[in-house]
Amino acid sequence: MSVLSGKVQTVLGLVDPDQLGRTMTHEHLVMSFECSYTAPPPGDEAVAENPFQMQHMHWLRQHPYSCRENLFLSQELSALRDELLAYRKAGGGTIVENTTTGIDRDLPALRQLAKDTGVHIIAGAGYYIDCTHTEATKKMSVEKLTDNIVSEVLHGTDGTDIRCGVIGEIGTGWPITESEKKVLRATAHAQSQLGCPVIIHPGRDPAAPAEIIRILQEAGGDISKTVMSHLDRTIFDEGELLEFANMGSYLEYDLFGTEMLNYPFNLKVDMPSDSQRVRTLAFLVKEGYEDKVLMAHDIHTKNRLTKFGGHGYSHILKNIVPKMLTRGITQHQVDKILIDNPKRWLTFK
Ligand SMILES: CCC(=O)NCCS(=O)(=O)O
Repeated sequence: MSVLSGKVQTVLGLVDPDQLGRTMTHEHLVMSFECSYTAPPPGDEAVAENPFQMQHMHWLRQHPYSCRENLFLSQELSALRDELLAYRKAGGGTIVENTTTGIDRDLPALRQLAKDTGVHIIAGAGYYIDCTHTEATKKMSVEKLTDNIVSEVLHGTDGTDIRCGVIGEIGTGWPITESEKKVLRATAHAQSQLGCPVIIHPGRDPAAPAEIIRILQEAGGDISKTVMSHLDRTIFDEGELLEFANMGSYLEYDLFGTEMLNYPFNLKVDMPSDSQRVRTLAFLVKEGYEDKVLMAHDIHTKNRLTKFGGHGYSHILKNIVPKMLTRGITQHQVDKILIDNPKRWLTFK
């Protein structure tokens, strides 16, 4: 039995799982998303250069990745402090910060935010998608990648003594590249050593989540302690969703607050609205998956902060939960989704 057993590891140290309270299992506080910059539509270049004005807010919501300045959440520490204080006031307790190697994780900043606000922050170990892997990372063996991930959890990360409490978000695209497959296998090996929670970013194809689970399973991963993120933009068919749910991972709907007409990373996808997300959650609860569902906003651009007219980190607690209660999801089930399921997932075995 390890010292981590039965505990949750935050950036300020180990805590008892009962201390977490309401938890958003997939957010970012300090990161850069420059790897996903997408050129603006022809003719919109001037707007992209001068984004944070009232008359451009709708444009920014529709084209968040087409404005470089919007991609540096790391520049907004003061606004993030205010966001976290508001999140606590709205009844939030914990945030899982999913920034991994490749998108500018900043552990000292996370520790300071946790100290300043009293929100429990849990940091993520491991690697984001292939295009952010360095040449050195791509050359690493699965064993070396495993050692690196284990060390980020046991000893500290990025030259600090601040330890990660989950592995992920582990990034994969579609098709999954060889480098991403190695990272997935290393994730499973590290998880079987540590008994820790894992969280995965799948590629944008309905077949991606199941393929990832198969790779993790073959490498000895614990699927019952694994979260599949971003299902809101990945699996749309109810039959396919139930088939995937049967594989046993947590099912995360984590793009609450994101409503856009053209999803630039896969134009075939119609990004759902928040109302459609709530409907899918009600469906999963009705089908018996209330112990598997998780929710978050996955904030990763500036325009989603309240400072810039966005919904902020309290949107689910303030706006989505009341809507869930009008759509057949009980308060007891909401508490399972926001408190009990995250607590079970985040507790080391
Ligand atoms: C780093 C943030 C991230 O990967 N978010 C996922 C966005 S999306 O793929 O669901 O559009």
